[in-house]
Amino acid sequence: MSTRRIAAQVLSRVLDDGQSLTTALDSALAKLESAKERAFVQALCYGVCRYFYRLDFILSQLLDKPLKDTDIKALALVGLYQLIFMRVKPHAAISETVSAVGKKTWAKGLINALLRNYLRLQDKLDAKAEKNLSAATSHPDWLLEQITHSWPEHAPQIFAENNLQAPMSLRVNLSKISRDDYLQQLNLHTISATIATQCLSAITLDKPAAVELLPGFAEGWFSVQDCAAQLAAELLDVQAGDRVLDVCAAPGGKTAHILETQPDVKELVAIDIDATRMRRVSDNLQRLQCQATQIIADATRPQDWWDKILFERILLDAPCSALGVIRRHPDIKLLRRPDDIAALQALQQALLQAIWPLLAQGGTLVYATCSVLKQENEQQAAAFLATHPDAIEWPITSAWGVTRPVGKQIITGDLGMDGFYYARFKKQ
Ligand SMILES: C[S@@+](CC[C@H](N)C(=O)[O-])C[C@H]1O[C@@H](n2cnc3c(N)ncnc32)[C@H](O)[C@@H]1O
Repeated sequence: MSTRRIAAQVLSRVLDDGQSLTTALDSALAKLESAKERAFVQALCYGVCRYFYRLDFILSQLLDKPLKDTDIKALALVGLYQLIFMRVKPHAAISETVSAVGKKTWAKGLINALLRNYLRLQDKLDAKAEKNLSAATSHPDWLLEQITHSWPEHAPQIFAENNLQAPMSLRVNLSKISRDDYLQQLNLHTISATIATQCLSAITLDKPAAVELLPGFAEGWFSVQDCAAQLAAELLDVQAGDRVLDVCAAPGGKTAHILETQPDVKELVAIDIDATRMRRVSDNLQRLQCQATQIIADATRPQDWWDKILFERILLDAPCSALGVIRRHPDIKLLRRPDDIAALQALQQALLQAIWPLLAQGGTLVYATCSVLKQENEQQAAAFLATHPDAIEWPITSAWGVTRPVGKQIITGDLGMDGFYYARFKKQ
């Protein structure tokens, strides 16, 4: 089947069924044997999601009435994406996209006319898109409002960063190899990379690469993880002999990092509500040769799973809107709904309230999200402090991030990092 048709089918699943791009793409790519074809389908799907609001605006200018057939609409967007953002020759982009229509032959003339009209009116349409903020930044209106409300000065940076491809960063497993030695290994394999000085274990590759092509993946020398996410384990400051609780742990990136940094914990308990995601924790720990007690349960109900033994350290990597990682998952712009934010806020606060009693006196809790919205971040932390007199903030004094009344915010793209928020509390 034509690669363009496969891409359109994947995009239909995202647009119509609300499937995540990763899920929809994984099953489609598995059927393609050629690496070149897989890369092309992936580039089309990511590109259309990234620039959906711009492409959709232009499409609406080319049509008298909206296209009801999602497959054909997705194909039209795939066609426009090639003409605007890819180096495919226009005549090839148009003819291949028209052939990808398949059995819906009624749409051939339509796709052909749409794409040719775009080329004819390109300058005028592009200028019109630039004047419409949603089209110019490729974000839905509600998201523009939310982000601007949280970060009026930083909003243009966030919108621009959200449309870029994130760098590929590695977390070196310091229990197996030092960061300098791993950098040397990369150099020996002629892979250019630099040390990310804001974290102790991070290396950022100059160009993304398949993990199997990097030295020591099977041996557990490294994992792929953004630098911002690598700060969680450092902030938690786990000591030998601590009992540690990792709440909302799946797929286990931070669980493994804690164990790599402090292998002499008394016990690490990793809990998550999602059994499928929890299986990935097991896989990750196995590759990295680390061990944790795994519990599949609702963390807001400790009465169902807690053994009444307190923890010296708790990491709450809360479920959130993930608006700080849009550059990695551009489909978030299509799938997230305004109502999701309030529901997530309620869950975040419920988790904080439920977990706090499990922390020992003198213990530390780190609250983290990969969101840039204040209502999921500093406002949650402030509300928690206001209702918990036994909690005090342990300020984060790092050079990275923007210091907030409570906690620190990393704005998407700062030092090349994902958008993240951290607050750290001690129990007195
Ligand atoms: C941000 S992700 C965690 C990422 C993980 N800490 C890591 O570093 O790989 C949030 C997780 O919260 C889990 N979750 C959501 N609601 C939960 C609940 N009530 N109890 C436990 N886990 C929950 C989700 O299944 C999801 O895996």
